[in-house]
Amino acid sequence: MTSSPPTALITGVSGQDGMYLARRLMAEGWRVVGTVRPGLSSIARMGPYLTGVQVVDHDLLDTTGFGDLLSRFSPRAVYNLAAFSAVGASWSDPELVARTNLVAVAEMLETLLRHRDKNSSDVRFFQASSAEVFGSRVQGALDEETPHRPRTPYAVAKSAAHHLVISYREHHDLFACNGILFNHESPFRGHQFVAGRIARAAATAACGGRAPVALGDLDVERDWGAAVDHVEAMRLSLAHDRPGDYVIATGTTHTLRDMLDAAFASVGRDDAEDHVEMMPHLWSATQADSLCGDPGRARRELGWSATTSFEDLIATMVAVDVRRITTGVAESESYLS
Ligand SMILES: C[C@H]1O[C@H](OP(=O)(O)OP(=O)(O)OC[C@H]2O[C@@H](n3cnc4c(=O)[nH]c(N)nc43)[C@H](O)[C@@H]2O)[C@@H](O)[C@@H](O)C1=O
Repeated sequence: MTSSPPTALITGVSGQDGMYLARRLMAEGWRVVGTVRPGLSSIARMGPYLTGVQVVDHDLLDTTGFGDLLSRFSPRAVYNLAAFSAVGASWSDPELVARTNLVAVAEMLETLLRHRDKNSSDVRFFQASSAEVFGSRVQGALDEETPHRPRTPYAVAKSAAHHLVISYREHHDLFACNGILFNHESPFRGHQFVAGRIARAAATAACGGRAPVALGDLDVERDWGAAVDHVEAMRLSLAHDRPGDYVIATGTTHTLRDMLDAAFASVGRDDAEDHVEMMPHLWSATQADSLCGDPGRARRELGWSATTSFEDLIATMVAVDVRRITTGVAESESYLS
């Protein structure tokens, strides 16, 4: 008799991380159920990459819906990747950000607890925390013990959710982990994020066009990794024998200027800055100048480290955008390789 595969529930499966994680888990023999906010356009875009995933409509703000998903699918692992993810835009609706990125997490944790008590079944929980919790004016490599100093509605909500996860782990013995995710990108990153916009500008230039990218500050430094690497750390967090919090980062930083240069160099050009329109108002002083992670604990305890170089990551993003432009095909499974 063959036993049925364990089920993983991924909230926000139509994002880049949800998609890569779903594919990774399925390759490991998991059945994957992924939630998508009703009406969200990214599901149409990401559909070609989600073959095999059971996609269900679910709004994080629907408080009873999460319990229904637990009863219906009996997942062994829940990865909470759904969020209001744009840091700067979080100023536009702080209440929605707090409800999505904090209150929904509180409700999930409480529901998991009730589910455990009722069914005597433990469900492991991964929370996508963020490097933004460290706030501005931080120095050196940041690790799991670095104090939080959040300074945007996004970061405040993520920081509070992060501490709630620790509270439920310590107080209720829930197997709950935070992945403190530093910036991570892929060819499937939305164009509201800087790397996606830079890749598009370089690809357009390579194809003979011109689409200047508007940027607020070229000196800002981030620890940019690849989404495909970072989701592996998420998987390993819940596969470990005890729950914990992990910085998921490469340990090195680059500036936006480095990213521009790498993107244009990957298509043989050295005129990156001619394709930039400086718009200082796009830069907010409440965001950090520099964020660098120390992934030492993930390396020691999970055996994880990032494997994709910054240059390869950016070159791949540009190459996929060149293929999108030259073929006219927006999404194709072939873009995964
Ligand atoms: C870890 C974190 O990572 C992501 O948030 P993000 O870092 O804001 O995303 P991004 O790639 O758009 O910005 C990178 C950096 O570039 C700065 N920057 C300069 N000039 C402009 C500019 O003109 N526009 C934008 N958008 N950013 C700019 C910006 O302020 C930031 O310092 C999300 O996944 C988020 O969910 C998350 O948790």
